[in-house]
Amino acid sequence: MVSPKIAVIGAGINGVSSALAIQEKIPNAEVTIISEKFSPNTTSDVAAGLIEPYLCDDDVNKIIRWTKATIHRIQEYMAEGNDGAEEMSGYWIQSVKEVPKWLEVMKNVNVLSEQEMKQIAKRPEHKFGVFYSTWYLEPTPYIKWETEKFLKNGGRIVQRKVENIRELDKDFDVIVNCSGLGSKKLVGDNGIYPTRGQIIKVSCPKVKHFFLDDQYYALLNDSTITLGGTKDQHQWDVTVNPKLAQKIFEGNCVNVPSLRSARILSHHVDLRPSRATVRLEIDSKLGKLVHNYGHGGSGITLHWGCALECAALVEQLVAKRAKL
Ligand SMILES: Cc1cc2nc3c(=O)[nH]c(=O)nc-3n(C[C@H](O)[C@H](O)[C@H](O)COP(=O)(O)OP(=O)(O)OC[C@H]3O[C@@H](n4cnc5c(N)ncnc54)[C@H](O)[C@@H]3O)c2cc1C
Ligand SMILES: NC(=O)CC(=O)C(=O)O
Repeated sequence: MVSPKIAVIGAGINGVSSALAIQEKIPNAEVTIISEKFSPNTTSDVAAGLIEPYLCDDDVNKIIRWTKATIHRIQEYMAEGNDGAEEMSGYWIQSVKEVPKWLEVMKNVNVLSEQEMKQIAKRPEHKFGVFYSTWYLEPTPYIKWETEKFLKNGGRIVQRKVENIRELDKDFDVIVNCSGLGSKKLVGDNGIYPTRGQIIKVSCPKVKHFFLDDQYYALLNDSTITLGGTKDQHQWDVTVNPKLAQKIFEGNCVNVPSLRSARILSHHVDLRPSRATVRLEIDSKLGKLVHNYGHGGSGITLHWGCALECAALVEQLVAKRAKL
């Protein structure tokens, strides 16, 4: 049987994961990743790697399904002894009492009592909190691990910007669009927009718990802590704003006083590919095109669940073409 030729546009976590999932689903497929940028120069590489839905308003049952698949994937990755992934515990503190449904995928979930809140709260607006365990997945080493598997499976990589999807028509049977924010131009999706995020990577080994509130976050990685919390919609500026950096640092020091002694390592800005929902579907107009983009602040969290479903959609198209 002739091997189906699949093009995956994009080499962020969703592009590489979708390409690998397609290889695993359709072993005789010839898969090519075509991308303008590669890790460590994608939005995915800037992510803190927290496994938790954030700035993603999609259907919560889909989010839970995708997140569960990612957590299972992380446990497989950790079982191999890879760096850059681990369980972490900490505090999710909010100004309003609301227990999100996605907490059901987390471990050791403990809604804080009034007494516990009195000890943990650092601001008057800290009214409600939950302690739980989740995971982190550092994107850059993970994407490297996935890329090595992809190439070992016979996958091909091409570095170039795709100006028009139709360019790929003659050489490929199915095209997968994992271009993130690039989809705005590539497929004319005006529903996708940037949510600018600025972060600081610091070293502060004595901080052992994450801490997230409505505005700020301090998230653990193997040897660094990522301090964040800006989320500016429709802002395209990716230059580091020193005043914002100061606000992020000071704001996190109020929440986690031990961070006062942190050593600042680097500053980063990138643009979350935000959309009302993740676009994971066969393009009804363009037939041979599958979309997997628009993951907002949750692309690491959702990636493997989305990649598996993307591969299933590609398999549907391949089967349909085989009948022609
Ligand atoms: C500061 C910050 C912190 C974050 N923290 C977290 C977190 O802790 N947890 C979490 O789950 N998520 C987090 N996110 C969100 C996460 O980073 C994104 O949702 C995720 O990276 C999106 O991945 P992607 O592969 O879809 O897109 P991208 O990583 O943006 O990759 C898109 C790829 O498509 C390529 N491309 C685009 N257009 C074209 C074209 N025309 N031709 C060829 N190639 C093209 C690009 O070169 C790139 O390789 C964070 C985001 C930011 C900004
Ligand atoms: N989940 C977070 O708090 C961080 C994040 O996902 C982002 O900044 O985006």
